[in-house]
Amino acid sequence: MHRFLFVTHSHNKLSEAERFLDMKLQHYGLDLPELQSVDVEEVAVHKVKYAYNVLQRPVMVDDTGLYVDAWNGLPGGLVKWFMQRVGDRGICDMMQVAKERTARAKTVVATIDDEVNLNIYVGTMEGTIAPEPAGEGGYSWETIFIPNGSDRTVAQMTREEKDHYSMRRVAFEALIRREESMVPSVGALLER
Ligand SMILES: O=P(O)(O)OP(=O)(O)OP(=O)(O)OC[C@H]1O[C@@H](n2cnc3c(O)ncnc32)[C@H](O)[C@@H]1O
Repeated sequence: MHRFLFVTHSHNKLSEAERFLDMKLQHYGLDLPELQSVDVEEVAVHKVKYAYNVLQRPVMVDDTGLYVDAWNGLPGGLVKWFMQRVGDRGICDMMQVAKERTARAKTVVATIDDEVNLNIYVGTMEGTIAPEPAGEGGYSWETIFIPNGSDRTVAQMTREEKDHYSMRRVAFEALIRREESMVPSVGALLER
């Protein structure tokens, strides 16, 4: 994972990624023209290709969205605009007429390595939209998302609880598995 430059402006993403990968990451706040799409896979692939073209070195990006089933997956990758325009309380108000409250948060981590291979790693967190915002200091939609298995919003959780449910943790664990399967361990090298 050391080989990837993590391209993000988000301190929250960086500190979570470093925790989940258990290492310090090189990072860079490049201004990435973000494709406006519901589909976070599409946005992440667009971002990582752009970052690679500009920086010409192995790069990694994270794109995250919130998918509400009653709205056929909206806002997905457009959640930033929903939060800016209607906010957490506005989303709860709009959900009052919804027949189902189920939703999922999805993180897509995309990498391009030095052989220009592109890979994506997906993590999801299933849950429901809360009847009203709850929790202090939550970031973005964390005040209105209740993960399955909990009765509290992400914003009401301790860091340890949040990490337990985190869609970002699942995505980075998939990256770790892939990297470990590619790099022979020191033990394996000594056996040759
Ligand atoms: O520089 P980049 O990495 O692109 O940072 P960003 O903040 O623009 O990242 P996204 O487009 O992926 O984020 C879309 C929205 O989702 C929010 N978001 C991202 N990760 C989140 C998380 O773990 N919990 C809650 N909200 C999150 C974020 O605040 C944005 O409003």
